[in-house]
Amino acid sequence: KGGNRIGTQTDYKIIGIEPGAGIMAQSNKAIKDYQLDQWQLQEGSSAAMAAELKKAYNQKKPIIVTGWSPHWMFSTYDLKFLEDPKKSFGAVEDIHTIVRKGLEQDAPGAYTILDQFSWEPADIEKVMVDIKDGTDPEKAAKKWTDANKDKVGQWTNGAKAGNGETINLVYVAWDTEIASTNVIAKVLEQNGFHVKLSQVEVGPMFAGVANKSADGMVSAWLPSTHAEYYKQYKNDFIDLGSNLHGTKNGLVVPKYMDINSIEDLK
Ligand SMILES: C[SH](C)CC(=O)O
Repeated sequence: KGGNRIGTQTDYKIIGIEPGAGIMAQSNKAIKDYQLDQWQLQEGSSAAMAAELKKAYNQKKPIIVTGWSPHWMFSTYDLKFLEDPKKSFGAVEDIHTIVRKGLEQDAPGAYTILDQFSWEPADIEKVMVDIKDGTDPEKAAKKWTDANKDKVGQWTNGAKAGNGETINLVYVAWDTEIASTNVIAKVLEQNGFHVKLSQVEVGPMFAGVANKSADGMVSAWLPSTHAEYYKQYKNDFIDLGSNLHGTKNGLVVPKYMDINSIEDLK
């Protein structure tokens, strides 16, 4: 048996992202669940994965990436998720907002805005596409908040204006999180707070809010993607709940590839 046809075309490589990302653990689980013994998950970064996807797609070459929605890749390329009958990637999830203990006392207005932050996949995708097309994340955030004053008004409703207090937000350089963190930072700034953004890896993101070196983050993918980190720190921070419903993780391929399920990789 000459192995798997797609495997030989892709050198049995799945193009992943940062090693600590939950989607990488889910991908390794899929490799085990579907007994993809010849396959290997390539570690890298979200940016490197996007570059490899662009290159392969432009040459109509086979490629399999760890993909998630919402993401600009689905409006830029004709892609599909491989079916995941064994549910290695979990189900449709939420992104939660998490803040440090004590924030409500120290900066009640910022706490209220973070607590009321909530938007749709279509909203975040607009910001992500602008950033992908070269707009500075802060400018893309301002463009979106200017165009969505009603939704932003729901977030700031009843919030006590800041008086220049600094709010430290942490995030990981995933396209979704660059977009969401810059948008909520813009709204906090428009309401009297000074916001400092720190790009970190996923473990330090959770640890930073738990040890109070950061005030908050809007990037917790739950219940399964970040389950390990959440379990480790959940007693040390405040989970304000979902700010976006409808995320999905999986293995993503261009539609020109004639496979439809992870099972087809065996
Ligand atoms: C790649 S998703 C943005 C988050 C994660 O997988 O940890």
